[in-house]
Amino acid sequence: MIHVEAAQALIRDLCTRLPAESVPLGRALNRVLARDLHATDALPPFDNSAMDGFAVNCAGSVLRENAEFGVGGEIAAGDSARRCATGAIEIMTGAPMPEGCDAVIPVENVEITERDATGRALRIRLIKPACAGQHVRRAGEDIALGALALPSGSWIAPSQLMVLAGLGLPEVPVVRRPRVALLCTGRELVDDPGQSLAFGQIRNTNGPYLAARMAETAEVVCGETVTDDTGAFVRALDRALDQDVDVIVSTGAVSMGRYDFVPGVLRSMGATIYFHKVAMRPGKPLLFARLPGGQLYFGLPGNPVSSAIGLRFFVECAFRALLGLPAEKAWRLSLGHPVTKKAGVRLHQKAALAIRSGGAAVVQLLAGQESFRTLPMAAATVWAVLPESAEMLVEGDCIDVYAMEHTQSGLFAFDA
Ligand SMILES: Nc1nc2c(c(=O)[nH]1)N[C@H]1C(S)=C(S)[C@@H](COP(=O)(O)OP(=O)(O)OC[C@H]3O[C@@H](n4cnc5c(N)ncnc54)[C@H](O)[C@@H]3O)O[C@H]1N2
Ligand code: MOO
Repeated sequence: MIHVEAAQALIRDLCTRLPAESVPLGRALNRVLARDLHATDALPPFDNSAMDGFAVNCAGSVLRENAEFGVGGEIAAGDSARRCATGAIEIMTGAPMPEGCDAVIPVENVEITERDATGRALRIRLIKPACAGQHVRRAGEDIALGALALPSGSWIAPSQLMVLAGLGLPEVPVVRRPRVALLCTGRELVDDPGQSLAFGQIRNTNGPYLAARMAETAEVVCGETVTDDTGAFVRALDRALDQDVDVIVSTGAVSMGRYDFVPGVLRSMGATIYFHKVAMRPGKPLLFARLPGGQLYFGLPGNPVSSAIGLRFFVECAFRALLGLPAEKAWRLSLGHPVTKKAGVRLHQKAALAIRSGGAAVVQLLAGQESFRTLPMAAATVWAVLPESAEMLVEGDCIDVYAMEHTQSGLFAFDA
């Protein structure tokens, strides 16, 4: 039986990065940048004020308290550059620094000693000293012209979108998303939430979960629920292949039962089955294959938590490699309580992180670890890995932990 790390390495080896394509900025969310992006403009594009107040000239030095200036007009964000003739000019946050000024004095740090009939300041006195450069945002101080703004391989979350928007890119070069088909097998499955269940039927919980999770990273181009019938399954597979998919994910029918037809069908299609069973629980009966056309096939076990683990640790491993994202590294975090388990079996457990009052993050395994139990999934924030060799773990022992979403794996930086 293959071990988890060996299975993941094998999957990565079979994946090459998908080609790049261009998308408008508005569609770049949750995509992976396909090349380094350098700033073609400085950000900010011009020196500007960080405060509402008065722009003055400190001549590179310091202005004393009580210094007085005449105020020659005003400049607001969106105005073009101006010259300051009188010594001070009223300025708003974001307005370009007037020529001849090198500092901004916030309005609350001046006394307005003279106003015109409309109340505009004509003369001011400083009630605090000021120094050159204060409250001025220099051109390029955020991103210098030509600087690397985002490296190739960046996952584009809303924060990266903020940077991309600032760079003024109409089109963003991204890696094409993997095209995926999702097939849920089982004649007991009911998709329609309005349909009442006949005896023996259950609701399809894997389909919505897997589709929702995959949609963040991949293009789920078709999803079908198929009865336990080889012919129906083969026809569904053919329909998926017609959609030009890169990856096929199925749930159920991969174990030892009489209706577990997935391995047989794949063999009859000429697929190469790389492994069928991984040394872990839940999720052991997972199958990984490649079809003659090059499409990757993941046969996830039917139990809901087993299918979630199969997605998280194997399908997403392939997605990351197809997108050119690096292999994930586990977080090492302390257990918040002792655990006993059977030696010789690696467990992937539903868990939650807690921050102790002293500030330390700890991992707490949730009650209800059986793979049919879906309710603890709603409370789980991470997957905790209990190593194969361990029998007794004590509070404070470090274990491998993975975020529920692979896109969160960069949350912590690792010490060198
Ligand atoms: N003799 C053995 N039996 C089983 C073994 C074994 O090693 N020897 N392994 C068990 C484990 S572990 C798992 S996991 C399951 C995997 O079985 P299959 O992948 O063949 O899946 P099914 O038999 O089709 O279904 C298992 C279970 O999950 C329910 N299911 C299936 N699809 C869905 C869905 N879309 N939504 C909700 N629930 C689903 C299904 O009704 C079954 O209860 O095999 C064990 N048996
Ligand atoms: O491992 Mo099954 O995948 O335990 O439920």
